[in-house]
Parts: sequence; C-alpha cells; structure tokens
Amino acid sequence: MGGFGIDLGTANTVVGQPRRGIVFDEPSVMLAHTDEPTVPVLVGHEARELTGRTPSGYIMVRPLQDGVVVDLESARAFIVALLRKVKRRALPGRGRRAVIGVPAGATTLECRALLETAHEAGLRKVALLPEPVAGALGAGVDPLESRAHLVVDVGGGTSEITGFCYGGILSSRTCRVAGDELTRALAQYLRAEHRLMVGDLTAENIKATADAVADPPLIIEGRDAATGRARLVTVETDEVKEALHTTIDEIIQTLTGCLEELPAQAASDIMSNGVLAVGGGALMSGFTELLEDTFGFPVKLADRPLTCVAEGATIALHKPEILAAYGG
Ligand SMILES: Nc1ncnc2c1ncn2[C@@H]1O[C@H](COP(=O)(O)OP(=O)(O)OP(=O)(O)O)[C@@H](O)[C@H]1O
Repeated sequence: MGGFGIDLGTANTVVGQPRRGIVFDEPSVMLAHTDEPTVPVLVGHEARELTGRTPSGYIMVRPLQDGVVVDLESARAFIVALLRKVKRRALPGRGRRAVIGVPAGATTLECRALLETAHEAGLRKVALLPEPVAGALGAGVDPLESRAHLVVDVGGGTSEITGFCYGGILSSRTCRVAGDELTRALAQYLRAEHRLMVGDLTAENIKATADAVADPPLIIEGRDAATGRARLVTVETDEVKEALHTTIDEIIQTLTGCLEELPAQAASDIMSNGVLAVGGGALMSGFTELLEDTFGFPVKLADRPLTCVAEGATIALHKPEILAAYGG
C-alpha cells in the first residue's frame, strides 16, 4: 500500500511511508536564483548549509510560515522537489495518496491553499489532519477514544495547544512563537549582554547544546558587535534560561488559555493523565519539567517529537475513520 504521511513544517518537513517509515526529514528551505525564486537549485539540508553564507545572485526561500503555505508557487516547487528526492530514495512507483498535517488553527483558506498546492505538485487524494492529532497518533494515542487528550506542539514558527477526544477538537490555541523565536531571543541576548554577534546556525547549536550540558558554562564563538573581530565569550546556562524566559512565558500563557476553554470533565482528564509534548521546540532542556512545575500535571515528551506528526499522518493513510472524524 502506498501513499505519504507528510508534516510540512515551518522549520522541517518530514515524510513517512507505510512499511518504510520516515523517508525524508530535512529543513523546509530551498536555494534559488534571485531572478527565478520558484525554481529550486538546492533543497533541504543542502540548501540549509548555505544559511548565513548565501552568495549574491541567490536567495534562500522558506515556502511555509507558521506552518501554512505563504507562497503557492514556491510551496509547489518545494513539494515537487521533495517528492523527487523521496522517489529517488524509496518510492517504488507507488500511488500519490497523501495525508498532510495542518495546524489545528489553520483557516479554511489556508487549508484550501495547501490542498491546491499539493494537487498541483502531483499528489492525488490528499487528506488533511490537524497536526496535534497526527502527533498524538504517531505517539501511540488513539484520538477516537472518549478520554480527552491535550497536545502541546512547539514547532519552529508556532506553538499550538490542542485538546481533543472522540474525533473532535475541544479547544485549540496558537501563539506565533516557538523554537525559532527561542533561537532569535538567544542571538539578541548575546548581542545585547555580551556584544557578540552569532549567526542563526550558531544560535541554534547553542540552544541544542544547552540541553546536553546542564551546568558547565558554554564557550561561544562569534564576532564582536563593535569591531567585527572574532571573539569568544563564556555564557552561564542560567543566562540561556534568562534569554529564553519571555518566549517560554508566552507559550505557558497560551497553554493556560487552552486549559481554561476545556469543558470541566476534559480538564479533569488532563489533570489526571497529563499532556503530550511534541515538536522540536519541546526538546529544549527543562521545558517539560517547567510545564509540570507550573501546571501540576504530568507532561510526557513524545519518543520522537520531531517526526511523530509525519508518523501519525502515515498511520492515518489507513485509518479512514480518523480522517473522517477530524476533517478528512
Ligand atoms: N535538541 C533541540 N533542542 C532545542 N530545540 C530544538 C532541538 N531540536 C530541534 N529544535 C528546534 O525545533 C524547531 C523545529 O521543530 P519542528 O521541526 O517540530 O518544527 P516545524 O514542524 O517545522 O514547525 P511548525 O510546527 O511551526 O510548522 C526549531 O526551532 C529547532 O531549533
């Protein structure tokens, strides 16, 4: 049986196939000539390598913003290019069915734009599934059971908190800050407090390294903001926390808003069973513990937070009852 489960994310795009697992997992970015921005020269990892060192005559194109298509032409070109890569790697001439994850808060227009883009890229019989539901399914949750579930999805561009049960959404809140904003906040902090300029890739590495190294200070290399000369600075992990706290507070407020909208019985399900955290931003060191301390319920990080949406979309290819319940 063929078909694709696709998570078209602001930061990363992941594609799964039944029985093959994940066949594409790369940044949602392409490099194009300035005068032909919808004709990709490089896609995914290869394009991202040139972030912060893009030669003149080229531009870096991100076809998605906040999890939705912002430019139909470049999104279509991106999907065509990724399908070509997937085909080379794994697809033995199978059908072109697809289930694509879409933010729970996407408007009808945004959903229509995504469907249109997918069709134009050559996919047939495309169904959309809310990303939090797909993520939960990929993490082993049955979204049709009557017990309520709450998913906290911290992606690259958006954080989305969604409660659902028995095939229906109970409440959903979105804020436009997530992993990429955490990266920006860190870069801004280094510039303001240490007069150090770092590129996007360096700031992102620091964010991920702060995970692994809990206590020792980090040695960060960048350029002096005044002289432009290379410089090393030492940054305590507490400073990383301080740099990120405004952004994390916004995610906490969004979660609070979503909890307040839940019906009483559903809220009590969440209080006793806890919430599921998905998305790369949820990998931030101490993030799930912070939510547990703030709200007092257990927070489980999905086993594969970066790929569970695509995994769930792939499972849904053969679960018509889930597609019918959550919007098809
Ligand atoms: N180990 C890590 N520690 C902290 N952040 C991480 C880690 N790994 C990935 N991230 C962050 O996760 C984010 C990308 O997550 P993900 O791939 O789930 O987003 P996306 O699905 O593309 O975005 P969106 O849901 O907004 O469309 C990036 O901001 C990245 O920096």
